[in-house]
Amino acid sequence: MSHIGIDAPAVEVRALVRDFRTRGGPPRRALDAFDLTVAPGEVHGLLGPNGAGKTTLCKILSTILLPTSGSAAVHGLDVVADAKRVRPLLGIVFGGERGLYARMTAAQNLRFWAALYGLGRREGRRRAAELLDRVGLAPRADEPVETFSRGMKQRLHLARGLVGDPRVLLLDEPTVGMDPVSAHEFRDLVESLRAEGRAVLLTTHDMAEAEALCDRVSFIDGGRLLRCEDPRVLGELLSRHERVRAAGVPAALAERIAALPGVERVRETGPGAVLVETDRGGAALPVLRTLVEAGVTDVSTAPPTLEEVYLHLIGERGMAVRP
Ligand SMILES: Nc1ncnc2c1ncn2[C@@H]1O[C@H](COP(=O)(O)OP(=O)(O)OP(=O)(O)O)[C@@H](O)[C@H]1O
Repeated sequence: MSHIGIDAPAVEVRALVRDFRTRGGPPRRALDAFDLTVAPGEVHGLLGPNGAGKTTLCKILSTILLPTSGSAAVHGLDVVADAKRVRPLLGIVFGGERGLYARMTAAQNLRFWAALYGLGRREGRRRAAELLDRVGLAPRADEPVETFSRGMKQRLHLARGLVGDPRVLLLDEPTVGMDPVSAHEFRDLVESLRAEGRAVLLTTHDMAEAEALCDRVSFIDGGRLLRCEDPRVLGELLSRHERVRAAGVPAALAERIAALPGVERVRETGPGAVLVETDRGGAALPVLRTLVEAGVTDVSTAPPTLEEVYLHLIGERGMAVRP
């Protein structure tokens, strides 16, 4: 039995740097002096635009990529020096088709993985059945994976990640492509993992998902930690920067909208079509009212994108946006 640090954080990353060589140019820094601590039983969101460094971090934690400098540990075990003892503590769930055998049934896939984890035949069968039940796939256990929907494959990925009974789960975009019902069920599953004291590190572009699931969220950009926050901050950001789209808006009305309190700017996106950006919670409501009272019916609201929220976060910190 390995002496894992039960009292140690589930994940502890200190001053982590990872450079990649680029042809001819200077090395590309994918992670830059990155710090992160995740407690057992914590669901931690890694939020960031494309290329922020999320996958690089997950790869270093899963011992498949070496850091350039700095350290990363799982339950007190260093991912480089103790890689062999770190691996059984981890469950890694990357979405998509990778890692599943399409022609094999769900149960066969899991039994195969159970065998790789050294479980005997009978124990492997028991574990596969238990996990299929847990992720709601028991009724489809004996059907080939190629007949599964994307959401079902994602759930099977999670079951696979749980075969080794890991203490820490790394989930990369786990609900991409899932319908809302499956995504909701998936969130319940993550809740139950937390209740069992497992730590979950979840990468996502989806701010609403991060808000619903996570105990804390780290905003990453250009390999650096911008902020580590309570997820309620996400809800505030989403409502503070809500947007209103409208069509058939005369220029004079657009000017009136621009003068309303909390309206950051009004952009013309086509003839008579506008996108109104707000920077104060509740500011979308008077915009909607003004539009509707003026007889505009083609109106909708939308949350800001992750990229827009990032621009605001970076602006607040006075940081430069990296290329
Ligand atoms: N093998 C590699 N060689 C060179 N550069 C790399 C390599 N892997 C990653 N990078 C670079 O490191 C940076 C971080 O990439 P990473 O894949 O970690 O981002 P990410 O946050 O996971 O993005 P996404 O949301 O698109 O998956 C990017 O600039 C990327 O181009």
